[in-house]
Amino acid sequence: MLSTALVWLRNDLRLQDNPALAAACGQAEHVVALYIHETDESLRPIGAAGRWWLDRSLEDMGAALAGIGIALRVETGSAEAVLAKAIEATGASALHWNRRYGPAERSVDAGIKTRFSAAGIATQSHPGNVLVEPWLIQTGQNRPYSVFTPFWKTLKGTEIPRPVGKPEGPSIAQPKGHNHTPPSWALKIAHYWEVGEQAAQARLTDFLAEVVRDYPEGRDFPAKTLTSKLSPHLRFGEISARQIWHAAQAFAHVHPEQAGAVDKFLSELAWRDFSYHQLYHRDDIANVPMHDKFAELGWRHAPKHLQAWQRGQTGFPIIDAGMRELWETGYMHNRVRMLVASFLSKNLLIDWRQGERWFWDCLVDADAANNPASWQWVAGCGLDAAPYFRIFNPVTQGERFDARGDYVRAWVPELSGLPDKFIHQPFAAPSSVLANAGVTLGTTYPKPMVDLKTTRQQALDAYSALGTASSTD
Ligand SMILES: Cc1cc2nc3c(=O)[nH]c(=O)nc-3n(C[C@H](O)[C@H](O)[C@H](O)COP(=O)(O)OP(=O)(O)OC[C@H]3O[C@@H](n4cnc5c(N)ncnc54)[C@H](O)[C@@H]3O)c2cc1C
Repeated sequence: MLSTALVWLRNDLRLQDNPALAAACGQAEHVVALYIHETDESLRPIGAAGRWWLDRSLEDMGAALAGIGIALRVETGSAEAVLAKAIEATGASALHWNRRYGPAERSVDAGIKTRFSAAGIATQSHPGNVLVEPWLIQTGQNRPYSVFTPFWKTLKGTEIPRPVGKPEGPSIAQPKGHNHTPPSWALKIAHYWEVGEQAAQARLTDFLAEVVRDYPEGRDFPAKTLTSKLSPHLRFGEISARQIWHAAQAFAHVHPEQAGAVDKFLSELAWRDFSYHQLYHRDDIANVPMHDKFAELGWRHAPKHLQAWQRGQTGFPIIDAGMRELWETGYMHNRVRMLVASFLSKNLLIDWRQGERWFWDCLVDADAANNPASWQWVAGCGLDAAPYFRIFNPVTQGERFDARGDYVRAWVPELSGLPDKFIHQPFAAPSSVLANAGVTLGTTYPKPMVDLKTTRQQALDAYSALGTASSTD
């Protein structure tokens, strides 16, 4: 009888550099791939935008797998129960997966490993989702890192495994799709993205060839397209971090004049590993502040303010532009993510977890490590104390990073007629300027929902009551 191996796909929807898939294909004569929409209660359900991406990505992966002779089954249920059925149905004697790092996911995986190993199934987990496994990188005192810069130094000195090759095989007919009808709101998001492994590779190639040279100076300007936009591809594992790492290193080797820019890009990629380091070593980073004292912070219950923030109706143009970009595209530029997160958690004093959940639902790159770790970092309760306490001013930040107002004009078109001088603060414009631009505050565009100076002081008071130091930007 042919030996059969089952590959349980999770955040790794690619053929290349997929160690679990490569091992299964190397060891068994027949391979079946399985994706499970897991219903285990301990696991965080995927957000709406992520679910849209996932369905498209599974279709792409199903076709790619069929091209090398592997059928992809997509099931829903508790992972353990679905796997048990699949093992019975296929007669598989081996089960492979690439690791995931959240405490709840690890607990599910450990239970499954114990159960199926005891039943004689060769159960093997593989490293495939980060540059370096989180337990392999530690301080001189054998502890997890809590500051990025030394983490990055150590990471850079660590050998990053080379990507493994794509398995080959004769193609088969693609099993019937799962007939998922995307929600109508997803149509707008679909307009902005190409999903799947080939699209991810093409994006990386284009980014290295045309953009990376301008990345260090350009990455902070939201109107420019000078970042890679690889984040949703990384989220679903359509490309691996180590593929990016090695491709970028090879590019720098051929273009030594761009080595500094590549290094900056890879240091940002390393922030992703740093987030996974936190996800692995901490309990429940989406809910528990990493600095204990923040549990005491007196967050405001302000549903109307929260809603205005979510809808991009705060009266602060760069905040509204960011929130509308998010709603429209499932993505937001990193600089603006920082600004909207600071505005919510500091100026509005609304619990960062509320913002994290909104992002979780709306981002196509909503990531179990990056999203909560970044929210905690901006709110001040995360790891790496630099900057320990910072309140971004949305007006001065807008003037600095969107000086001509291109980003605001793209997402807040009702302000597009304002001169650059007032594009980030329509509330400071003389009434004749507003009238010329067709803006009526409170009617065509909201008045500012809070006073920046007062709310900044309130945040400083609330935070300093916790005994934190303060600095501003
Ligand atoms: C409040 C907040 C929430 C965020 N939520 C997410 C999230 O859910 N998912 C997500 O992938 N990123 C998140 N980020 C980090 C960052 O904004 C995005 O990774 C980045 O904007 C993605 O765009 P890009 O792929 O063009 O990035 P590039 O600048 O091209 O960077 C390449 C890759 O490096 C990683 N990276 C870059 N910057 C960071 C960073 N600051 N922290 C961690 N990894 C980084 C990402 O994987 C990114 O795709 C968040 C940041 C903030 C401030």
